[in-house]
Amino acid sequence: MTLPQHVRLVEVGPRDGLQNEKQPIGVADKVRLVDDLTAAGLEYVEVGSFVSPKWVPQMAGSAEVFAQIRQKSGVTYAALTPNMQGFEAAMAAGVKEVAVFAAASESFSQRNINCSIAESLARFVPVLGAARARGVRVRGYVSCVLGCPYEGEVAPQQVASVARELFAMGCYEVSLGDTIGTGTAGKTRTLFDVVGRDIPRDRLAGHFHDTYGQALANIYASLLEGIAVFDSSVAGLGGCPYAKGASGNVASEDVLYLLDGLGIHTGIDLQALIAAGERICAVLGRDNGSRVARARRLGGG
Ligand SMILES: CC(C)(COP(=O)([O-])OP(=O)([O-])OC[C@H]1O[C@@H](n2cnc3c(N)ncnc32)[C@H](O)[C@@H]1OP(=O)([O-])[O-])[C@@H](O)C(=O)NCCC(=O)NCCSC(=O)C[C@@](C)(O)CC(=O)[O-]
Repeated sequence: MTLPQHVRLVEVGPRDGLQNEKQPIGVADKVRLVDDLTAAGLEYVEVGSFVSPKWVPQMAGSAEVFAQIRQKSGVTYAALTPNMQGFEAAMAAGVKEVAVFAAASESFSQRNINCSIAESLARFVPVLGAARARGVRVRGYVSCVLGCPYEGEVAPQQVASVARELFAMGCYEVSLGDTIGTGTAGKTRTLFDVVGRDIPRDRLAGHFHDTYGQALANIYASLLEGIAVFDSSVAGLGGCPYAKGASGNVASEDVLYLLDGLGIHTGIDLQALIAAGERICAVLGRDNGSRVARARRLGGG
């Protein structure tokens, strides 16, 4: 199969990457991260979440972050909104694109958003309606597509059923999340084969955490299935508050390196992206999760 000629990266570092950090991170540092990512040439940055601050305290300042970032024309700056309360807060903050998030496993849905899968989908219907009325695009997420921290194996058909509902209610794209990073290349191909029977592949995205070191292999497997949108996190930041032990998303720098090696060019400046990752890692006092960034720091390549 021929690989896609163009790939879009959805940078989730400021949201998925930072949401799990225990230490307080100032608004100025979050703003600087988003601005650095814009400067590096990312076309899509997920900036924050309008969720309960009791559930995810780190995202509490998202409105202030939106107010202070330098938005570049042509770049999408998005936020997660789990319900109408979040959607309205996002609109008040001037957000132009939002994402709703469901799960393919009942246990994860309960732990993450305190309701069943069916209840979550019902909650999203008014969000999609309000978004449509305002001309706001909505992206959909499905978590636990290749395994659940509470239930183990998740059937691709279950993922397909949730993804189908999100697409049918108006999500323009559905991102399939390997929340705990247990997926393998073989399972990834099967997943997109099954979900791709209901939803056009150019409306699907892959979101791979790298807990088992399989994320790049899973992205390559997805490319072979015709998937051309991938979520990634600068410096491999992150983890999920409701999936203990899950590591961050695949590092954006490493995905860029993979794509470049395949002759798929994104226009993103790798050096600037590495610098953005190094800076936020220094702020957080943590190791850089990007293998490419670490190699370049040591003078490799
Ligand atoms: C969904 C809720 C709110 C339900 O939480 P709930 O407690 O069931 O909500 P509720 O409607 O009963 O309201 C209870 C309180 O929450 C408040 N509330 C209610 N809604 C909001 C809101 N939007 N913004 C701010 N506050 C809100 C509401 O005002 C009230 O406040 P109180 O009267 O107690 O002071 C909660 O469970 C929640 O916020 N969960 C956060 C989940 C989250 O952010 N998880 C991480 C993101 S998902 C992810 O990382 C996976 C992904 C996308 O990356 C893909 C992958 O890797 O799998």
